[in-house]
Amino acid sequence: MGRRAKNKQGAPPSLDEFQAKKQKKELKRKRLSEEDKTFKKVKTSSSSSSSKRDKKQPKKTVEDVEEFTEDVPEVDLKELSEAKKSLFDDSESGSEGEVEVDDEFDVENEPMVDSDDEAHERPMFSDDDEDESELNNLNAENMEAFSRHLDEEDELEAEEAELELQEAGLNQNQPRAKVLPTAEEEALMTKGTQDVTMVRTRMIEIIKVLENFKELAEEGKSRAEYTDRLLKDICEYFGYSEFLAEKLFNLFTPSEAMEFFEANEIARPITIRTNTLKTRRRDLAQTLVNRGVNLQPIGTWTKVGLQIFDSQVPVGATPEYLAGQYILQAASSFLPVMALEPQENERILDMAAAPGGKTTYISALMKNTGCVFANDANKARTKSLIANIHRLGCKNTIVCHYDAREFPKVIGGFDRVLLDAPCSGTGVIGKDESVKVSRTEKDFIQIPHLQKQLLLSAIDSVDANSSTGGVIVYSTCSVAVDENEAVVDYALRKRPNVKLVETGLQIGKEGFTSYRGKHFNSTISMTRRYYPHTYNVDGFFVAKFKKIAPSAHDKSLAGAKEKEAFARNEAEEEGIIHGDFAEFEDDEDKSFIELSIKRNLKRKGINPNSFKKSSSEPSK
Ligand SMILES: C[S@@+](CC[C@H](N)C(=O)[O-])C[C@H]1O[C@@H](n2cnc3c(N)ncnc32)[C@H](O)[C@@H]1O
Repeated sequence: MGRRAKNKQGAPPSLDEFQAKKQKKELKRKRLSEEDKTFKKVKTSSSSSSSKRDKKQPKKTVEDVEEFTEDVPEVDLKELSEAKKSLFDDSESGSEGEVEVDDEFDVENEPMVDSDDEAHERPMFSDDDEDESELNNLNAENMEAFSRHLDEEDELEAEEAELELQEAGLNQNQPRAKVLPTAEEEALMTKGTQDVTMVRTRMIEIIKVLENFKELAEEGKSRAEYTDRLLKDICEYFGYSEFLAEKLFNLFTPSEAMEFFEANEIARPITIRTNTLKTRRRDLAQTLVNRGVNLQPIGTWTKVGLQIFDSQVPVGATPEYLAGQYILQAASSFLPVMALEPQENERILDMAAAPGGKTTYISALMKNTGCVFANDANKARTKSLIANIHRLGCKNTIVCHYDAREFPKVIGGFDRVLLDAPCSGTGVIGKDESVKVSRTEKDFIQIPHLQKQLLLSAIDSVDANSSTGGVIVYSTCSVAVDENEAVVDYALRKRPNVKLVETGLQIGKEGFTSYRGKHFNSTISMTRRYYPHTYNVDGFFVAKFKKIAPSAHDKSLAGAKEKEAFARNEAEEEGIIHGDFAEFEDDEDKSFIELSIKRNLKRKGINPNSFKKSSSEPSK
């Protein structure tokens, strides 16, 4: 079924509570509709057209916007503009009018970001629902009324929550509710489509039971029965494959899992990063506000990020965008670069760089000094990388397209390396719903297999004696443990010459040191996890390493194919992968694989010739 929930969910109601809540909601709607009239009056007075008409209107010029505002005498535009400006008066920026670009580079005080891959190609706003069309109508004049309206809604929600709490207290002595469907009901459910509201209510009921099993579970029913039903409902309601639903569910407590799944139904806010090579955030914000863009700083953790609520112009095509004053970039994508802490005049490698959101940020933090090697294995993707580098005026970058496992054979001795690894994308389901059904068990073997090889290459490409750096940052936009903690743990085992260090990021949850019976290196608590439901950013993972000594591998001339063959062999030995594993230019691989299998057998004292055909030969 797969549903895009409009709102985050509140306290879980019982079936009775649900009915009562419905009635209350009706009441609330009535009350709010009265207030809506007032709000809508403001909307219509500022714009006599409907939201749909607004969309069809030609782009407004600054003059148009000014003319438009004359209809709303209550709002003092100058005052409003001052107020907006003050939002960007970073206290650290010194006195008014001073050019203090340095402050923009204070990475200590900035938090996150993610891949801006194609973000600008997505429609900014949809008129699918009423809320969004209200947002589309939002402008400088009616914002105050809208915000008052939201406050009132919040108040009502709070009252309602209080009422629910009281009711829950009263209901404490009620008999345990039969939440799980009977066998007959199950049979009926498999035949026809289910009522989504019922499914949702049941999920909430089951979560309640799972979180207070002793008190609330029906006699004779096991925890597994409840969990199984809940997972089926999650698949039904949100549209996940059973495999992925369970994988993601296992990361959280049941109620947090629900929050996670709900948050994936909502797109994250549109965010931009100021390119400090060309402008200051305050100036950019003012220019965009003048163009009719409603925005505000993302949070205290970044001095370069802006969140866009609504715009009368396409933010991916303003003169400032074309001039490279900003880039559309997800907030979580700032994080790995902030953790990397690039310094001026360093040599830095961005191993998987396209389309360049992080490369261009690195370049900006280095103030166009030193050198950034921006690599991506996919030649086609280097086009967008080059385009962004040019648009943003980065002059210290070199673009190349190697399989990053070729490093350090290609070139090594970097001060810092960023590996923003290719991943399953389980952190960006809000952006790409297809992940819900497309990811299979095999992906969570193959992708980490590649990530591990890439991370070893990243480590081997860093100069342990760098006077300023010796740093490696590993990041993914996945929340899966296999692609994050397990990869980091593997690298710590294979390269004892690196250690994990604090990321320096102000936000983020600690990485797992153990997960479902697996124990990882205890320092993995220094890695950071990000979820859409906790920080309203894409799901992300960041780990920061410091190389403390060189190793024999640093001078290794092994390229991608040798590494793949070795890793494949190693993984087969450990039983992690089998003969039907990924196809990696099989013909060319064959000789390497056979050679390494033979070597391996010899090492074990087995005569390789006694094996006619290896079971590990890759499938065609
Ligand atoms: C998460 S994206 C990188 C996003 C980029 N860092 C940014 O901020 O714009 C991962 C990239 O890894 C590249 N990639 C996949 N396998 C690779 C490999 N073996 N070596 C280098 N790059 C690879 C993909 O082409 C993709 O562009």
